[in-house]
Amino acid sequence: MSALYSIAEIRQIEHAAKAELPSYTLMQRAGEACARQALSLVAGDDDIHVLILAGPGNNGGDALEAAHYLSQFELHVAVALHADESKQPEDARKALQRARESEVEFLDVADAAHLTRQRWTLVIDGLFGIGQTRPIGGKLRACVDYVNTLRCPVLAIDIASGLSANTGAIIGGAGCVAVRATHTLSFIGDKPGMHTCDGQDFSGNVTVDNLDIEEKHFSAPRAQLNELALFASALKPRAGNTHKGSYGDVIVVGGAHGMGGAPVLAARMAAHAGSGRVFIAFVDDAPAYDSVHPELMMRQADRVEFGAASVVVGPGLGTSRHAHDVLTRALDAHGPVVIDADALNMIAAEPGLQHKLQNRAHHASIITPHPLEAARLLDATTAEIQNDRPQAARLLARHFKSIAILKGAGTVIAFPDGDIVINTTGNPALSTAGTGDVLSGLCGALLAQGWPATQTALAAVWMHGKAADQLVDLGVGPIGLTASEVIPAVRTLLNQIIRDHA
Ligand SMILES: NC(=O)C1=CN([C@@H]2O[C@H](COP(=O)(O)OP(=O)(O)OC[C@H]3O[C@@H](n4cnc5c(N)ncnc54)[C@H](OP(=O)(O)O)[C@@H]3O)[C@@H](O)[C@H]2O)[C@@H](O)CC1
Ligand SMILES: [K+]
Repeated sequence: MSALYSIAEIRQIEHAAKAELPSYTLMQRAGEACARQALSLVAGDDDIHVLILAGPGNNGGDALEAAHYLSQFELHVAVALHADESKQPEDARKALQRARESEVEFLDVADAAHLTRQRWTLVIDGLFGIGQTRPIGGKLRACVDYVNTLRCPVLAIDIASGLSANTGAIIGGAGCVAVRATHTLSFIGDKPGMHTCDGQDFSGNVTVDNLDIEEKHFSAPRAQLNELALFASALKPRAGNTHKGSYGDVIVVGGAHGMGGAPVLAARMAAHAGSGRVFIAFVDDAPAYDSVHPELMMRQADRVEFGAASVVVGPGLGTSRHAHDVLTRALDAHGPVVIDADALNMIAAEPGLQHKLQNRAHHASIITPHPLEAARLLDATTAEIQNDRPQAARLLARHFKSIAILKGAGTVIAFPDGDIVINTTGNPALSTAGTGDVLSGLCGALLAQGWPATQTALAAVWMHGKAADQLVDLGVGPIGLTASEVIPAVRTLLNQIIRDHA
């Protein structure tokens, strides 16, 4: 399991471990681990110049300790220090003393000419870690801007300075800065902020060193990274003696005038992910058939009985009276329901529909908002949602008694009990119309085949992203990937993982 720990949880683990260790032990381990990774990053280079940014707290202490270790090798180490020595924590002060006694050059962090005169082989960012409380400003901002222009590797200690370890948002929001690291060496445990929102862009390649802290100090995590092992129990090869009725029905509800493509994409995905029969219930006039996939069955929404089918409601639904009526019936249905797009917008606007969703608790419900839809559901702004995606997803799941899939970079899947899983697959090729419809269709198909809702949400998000990653590897994207192309790639992937892991 790839556990993710909040800042508060990391502090607790650190506190418990420090109580049983001689002082300064953890910082020495952190500094040494950082120095080792730094050496591996510059291996093979000659005339090596390492710039180490060291801030006022223990993150700066780790950096100074790393400077001391590195100074013992054949390389030039320069430290740009930003700290008031009289206010440094005890361990960091000790690390500063050790660095001062080593072959380390100290630079003035405010002196741009000093920083820029050298061609750096590597930058180590130890300005701020999990103790950063406010945006990076003043002379430090200029320093961060300079580092972000460099082409050399940038190794962040614990977390890229300026990035929130809890949320992955840049501290201070729009207009504020963070170090854009190529590598992050994180201590004690992995953190949600490195995997969602701006986290991936600013953390680069993440490795975790637990500083040899004993297992007993680690609490059960409330967050983890998505991986195949989390849904492998639902991967089952097909039995021979089966028929289309064995694999369930999906009914996609949507398709108002001018938006007929959205439910078609969801339905095509449902068929390609193994649902026995797939219907599209159009709120406006239904076409006779899909000429590319005539196996899909077209119906008028007002004449459809949902029964125990898996219902995907929302793609291209619109917000007409007609759409509202069919959504009301879908929320009353006894099968699993996946709710997306305009269905979410209507729920956001009407308490009566919210109650219906909350009262479905004994039937599976998955909601799949993007940040704007999430903002409407939580009566917030999109910026507020993006500023704390893990918390927003938790609120959605708890409030609507549903599994919430908050889409975007580092999709967050939240459960009503407060646990979250952050997805690791996917890329900006998916930032295009229709990919959300494909995701909802995929959820619907797995539910129709009897998958539990938890594994459905995890697998659908993971496969959707992974299929897009595989397509990008083949040159189909990131620019110009279409939602339709994701569909057969997901089918191939699903068959492959069932073959390899079931
Ligand atoms: N203790 C240990 O054994 C271990 C510690 N470890 C390491 O410690 C790190 C956490 O250390 P930390 O708690 O000292 O916080 P850190 O991130 O260094 O910053 C706090 C300082 O920054 C200041 N400050 C904040 N924002 C600012 C701003 N915008 N501009 C200017 N100043 C600002 C803030 O000032 P204040 O808010 O108090 O006024 C305070 O002085 C952790 O990430 C890991 O690297 C690990 O190695 C494990 C072992
Ligand atoms: K840092």
